[in-house]
Amino acid sequence: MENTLGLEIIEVVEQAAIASAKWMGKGEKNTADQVAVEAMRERMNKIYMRGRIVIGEGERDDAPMLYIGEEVGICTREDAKELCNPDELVEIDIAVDPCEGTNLVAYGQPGSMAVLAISEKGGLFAAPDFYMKKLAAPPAAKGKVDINKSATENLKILSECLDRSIDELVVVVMKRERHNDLIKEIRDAGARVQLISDGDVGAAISCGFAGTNIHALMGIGAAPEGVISAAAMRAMGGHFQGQLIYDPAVVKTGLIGESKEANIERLQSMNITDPDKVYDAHELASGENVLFAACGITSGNLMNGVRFFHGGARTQSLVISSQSKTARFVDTIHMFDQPKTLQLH
Ligand SMILES: O=C(COP(=O)(O)O)[C@@H](O)[C@H](O)[C@H](O)[C@H](O)COP(=O)(O)O
Ligand SMILES: [Mn+2]
Ligand SMILES: [Mn+2]
Repeated sequence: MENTLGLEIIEVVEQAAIASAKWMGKGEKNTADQVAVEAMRERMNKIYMRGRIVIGEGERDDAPMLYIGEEVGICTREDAKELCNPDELVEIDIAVDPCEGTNLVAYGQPGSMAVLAISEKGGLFAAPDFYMKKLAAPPAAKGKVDINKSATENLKILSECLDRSIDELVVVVMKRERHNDLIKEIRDAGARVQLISDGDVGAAISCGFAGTNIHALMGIGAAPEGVISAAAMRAMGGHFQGQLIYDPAVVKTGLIGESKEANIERLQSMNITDPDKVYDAHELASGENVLFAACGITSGNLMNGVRFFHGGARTQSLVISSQSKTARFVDTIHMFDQPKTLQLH
């Protein structure tokens, strides 16, 4: 699956990040999102592949582009057999979040990225637009921490696995009312909490790399972002577990309807018969090969954001491949017209 696709998807996330970064700090989150979607779609449709969006723009907002079920790539055309070789005709599933952290872009804050994950058909869990309780941790703690255990127990396990005392651990939690008890528990156990307003994909992946000073992600974020995070953690061998949250009373945002019962029915209609199942990274990203790519929009723990100079821009991306077992950081200078200089710093 990888071949040239691994290189082409770098350009997909780069183009989305550049488009969105032009709206950095302008206070217009919808525009920052929309331009990223358009740029991602345009670049994807130039790739010789037969892709289908399984996680994209929300099911409920009638998105015109990169909607769930949309086919992308040259090899989805009717005359594909004449244009594409047999490898390129193999169906692949794609999960996208062209602007992960739209608020972060709009307000010029760190940690936003253009992101996607690819696997064979059926290789990514088609998560509903619900919430997900998440636990991410470094590879050393994989299969040892457990989302069914309390935060206190998991911190003890993490401290053993990472050979650090609990007060040397940092846990990222989204700053939401629903997490007040969790935050208190983590602090009472002796660990430190990094609160984020948005962007839990970046936080989850940061757990996979030593040196980010992030040792776990705990709490509830969006389910589609959970699948994308799981794909990255699956490809790099980190720990990720997710459990769907379908009870509106738990999240209190009013974004997932008013009734738990109606949501259970909706899950059943999607063949999710056990709504409380805990999924690990291999179940959320179950394909034989999983490719993950991200490009920083604003700078974060893992990547620099887009830096414009007169006539061009410099981007930093991350591609993680389960097939080649690589996590590749890619630094690119983009020449828009004929820049007088190709600026390094
Ligand atoms: O921060 C996020 C927003 O993503 P996006 O809309 O693509 O900019 C995600 O990382 C979160 O996972 C998630 O969407 C969030 O927790 C759900 O939002 P909220 O209802 O405010 O808790
Ligand atoms: Mn997102
Ligand atoms: Mn988004």
